[in-house]
Amino acid sequence: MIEVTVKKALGQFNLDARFSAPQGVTALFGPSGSGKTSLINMIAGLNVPDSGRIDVDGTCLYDSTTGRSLPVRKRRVGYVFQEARLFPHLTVLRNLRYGGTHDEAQVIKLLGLSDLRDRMPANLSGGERQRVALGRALMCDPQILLMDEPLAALDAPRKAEILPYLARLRDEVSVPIIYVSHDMSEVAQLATTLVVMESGRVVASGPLAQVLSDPAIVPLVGVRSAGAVINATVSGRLLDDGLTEVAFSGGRLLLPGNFGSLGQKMRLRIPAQDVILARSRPEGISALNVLPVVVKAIEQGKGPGVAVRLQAGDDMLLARITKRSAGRMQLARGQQIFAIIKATAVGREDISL
Ligand SMILES: Nc1ncnc2c1ncn2[C@@H]1O[C@H](COP(=O)(O)OP(=O)(O)OP(=O)(O)O)[C@@H](O)[C@H]1O
Repeated sequence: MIEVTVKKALGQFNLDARFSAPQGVTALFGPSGSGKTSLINMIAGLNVPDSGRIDVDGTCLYDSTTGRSLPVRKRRVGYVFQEARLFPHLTVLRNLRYGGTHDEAQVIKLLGLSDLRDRMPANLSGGERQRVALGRALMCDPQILLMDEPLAALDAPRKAEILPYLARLRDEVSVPIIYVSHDMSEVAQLATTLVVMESGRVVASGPLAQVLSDPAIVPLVGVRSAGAVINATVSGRLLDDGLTEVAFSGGRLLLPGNFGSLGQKMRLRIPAQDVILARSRPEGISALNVLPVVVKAIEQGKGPGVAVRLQAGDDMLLARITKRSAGRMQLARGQQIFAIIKATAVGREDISL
């Protein structure tokens, strides 16, 4: 459990943030300059708050009321930055050991580093370098891992290569992770808890699926980043059509590509702007996925948009349509309607196996 309540004036900027998060990956999401790095630097001990309290798994790192502020080296923090910051004159193994020697064999296995052990950093790809930086952070036996946009400098294929390692870390190592990012597909693949920041404040926080299906989130994360996350299972294959069928509590969806194995569990992000709504079941349309849903909430934006929370089985979806369409459809809470999702709306970066 992580519990953070901090205040700090940084020049003209006021950080006044509070959140708590259980085990797993806590994503800090927000626009540039919203205070994400300042906040994790306070957890690391690199910045001292003006007031507040920081607890990680029962250890108090900072408490302004008692004057307690553990020095950086005693916080047992593993920090991974956007750039790997490896020592160029040391092999991968020596770079790893620079962090410490905790669970060396397990860390090397977990991050798939055994073939890279004797390589020099200059001969590694960007993704491999980040894996080594991650390994080095783990070898110091951290009580918490802080990652500040660790994938931001990588291109899409390199990102896709490293994300499964991060998911393994989340599932197999019991170290809480705070993960700063402004890429929602990355966050949707990894996070357990989502904390959204704006102008130094936490404007939304909670379990990922819950926060992302809240219609009020759309203006906070932006129309393009809004979209619900659901858990599904690979349930079939249409090989001739190059489609995969997945099942979730609200029905079945056909998605492009062949991914996963039958029965494999996955996480799926469905972008809100790609969900179309209909009062009756449409016929003769090209979209492959039509789901019966119930309108749970409607949130009017400041502009022409409306965000609609939909219940599909036990899961929640989010749709972003225009105010004009909502008016024409006479949308109301409790209504039974249909959500239409184009198969191609869900990209490979929205699927996490
Ligand atoms: N020591 C400081 N003195 C004055 N202002 C500061 C200081 N440190 C940070 N700031 C300001 O605080 C704000 C938040 O910065 P911070 O780096 O925490 O944001 P961020 O959300 O991590 O942004 P990015 O995504 O661009 O990294 C910025 O406006 C920054 O200029």
